[in-house]
Amino acid sequence: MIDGTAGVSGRRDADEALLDNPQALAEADPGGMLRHTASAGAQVRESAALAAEANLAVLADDGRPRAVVIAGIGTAGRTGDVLATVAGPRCPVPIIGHRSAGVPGWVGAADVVIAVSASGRSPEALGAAEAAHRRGARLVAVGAPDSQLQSIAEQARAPFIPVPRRAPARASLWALTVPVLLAARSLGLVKVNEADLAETAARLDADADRCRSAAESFVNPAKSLALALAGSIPIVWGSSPLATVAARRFGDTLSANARYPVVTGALGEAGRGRVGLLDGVFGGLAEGERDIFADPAEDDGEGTRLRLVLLRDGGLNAEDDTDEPLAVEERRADAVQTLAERRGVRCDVVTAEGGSALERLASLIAVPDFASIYLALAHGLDPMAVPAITEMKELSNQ
Ligand SMILES: O=P(O)(O)OC[C@H]1O[C@](O)(CO)[C@@H](O)[C@@H]1O
Repeated sequence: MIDGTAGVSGRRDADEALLDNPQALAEADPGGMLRHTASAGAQVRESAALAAEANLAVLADDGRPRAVVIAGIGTAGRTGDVLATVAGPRCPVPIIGHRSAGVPGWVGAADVVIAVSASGRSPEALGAAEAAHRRGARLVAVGAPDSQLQSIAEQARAPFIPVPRRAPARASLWALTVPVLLAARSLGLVKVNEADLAETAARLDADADRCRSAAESFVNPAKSLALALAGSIPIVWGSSPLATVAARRFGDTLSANARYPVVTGALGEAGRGRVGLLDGVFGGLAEGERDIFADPAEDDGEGTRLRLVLLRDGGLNAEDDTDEPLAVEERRADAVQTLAERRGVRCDVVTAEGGSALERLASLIAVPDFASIYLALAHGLDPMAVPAITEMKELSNQ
């Protein structure tokens, strides 16, 4: 183990054997990030029940809004990306994520603001909720019970959906997302129904079971993905807008849990620029000079390589529900796999499964979520404690 600066210790090389030792895994994860992540399915059910108790129907009283703004930062902000992709390109109303305090200048009485904060106290969500109230916009708030966010919602007589606190916020993606989707459903903007929620929860449960700590690496997709990524610079591209939301989420968890640098984005966009990475010193050039007889244990870091993770939507979208013809997305995904293969850059593919957009998204998020935690644990890092975030808050006085 290396004692790093700022009180974080870990090991440079991933310990493969540790991943197949459930007791060692439990000891390396004192905060229970694996357990929290395994609660994703339960979070969907619990949040759906809590949202049903809030009076979301009032949102529809003033009819269809001009725009919906999802205000929040970090994981809370990702819920806006999920809503936008589940609503799809045919959504009649713009859905806009806002990640800084306050709301965009144009927001007024014709709009809806959904303020989201796991702790119920991020300046971004609080500032947005206050601004929305001041400007007469319809407000919904989602976050920790008995928080400042709840007080603002109460003052504004706005619906508030309490999300039981799980630290850290990134372990609450599903608990935060479901109320946002159900608020949008009340406004007639998404078609998520009870069966979609139940199937999504069941999918998350099944993936949590496949990724459980007792399942060994060769049958555990999250452990094998973690080991594949160990020591590399991951590039995560999504084949469709929905898969790109999952790609960005993987970027969040790889950075915060495993402390890995990562490039994420939409394959459509990457194909016109960033795909050039595959040719550079971490891509094709490095692979070209790889000594196949070298001892990987003696790798001094100079051999750092890119590793491509392709999240494929699986071509299950209804044709009229997509921005682009599915065939184009599929061809592009095949093309980047060929490109990577030609350059010797290794590529892992996760393919979406399930019927509804929400379930497909869940199927692209679940395994990578676990993989980011296993990767942290293999490096001896506590996936829960991120002193840099706390220090950043202190230094920037937030
Ligand atoms: O959801 P909250 O509590 O508003 O926090 C927003 C973000 O801020 C952080 O706590 C970091 O400061 C993230 O972990 C989180 O996603």
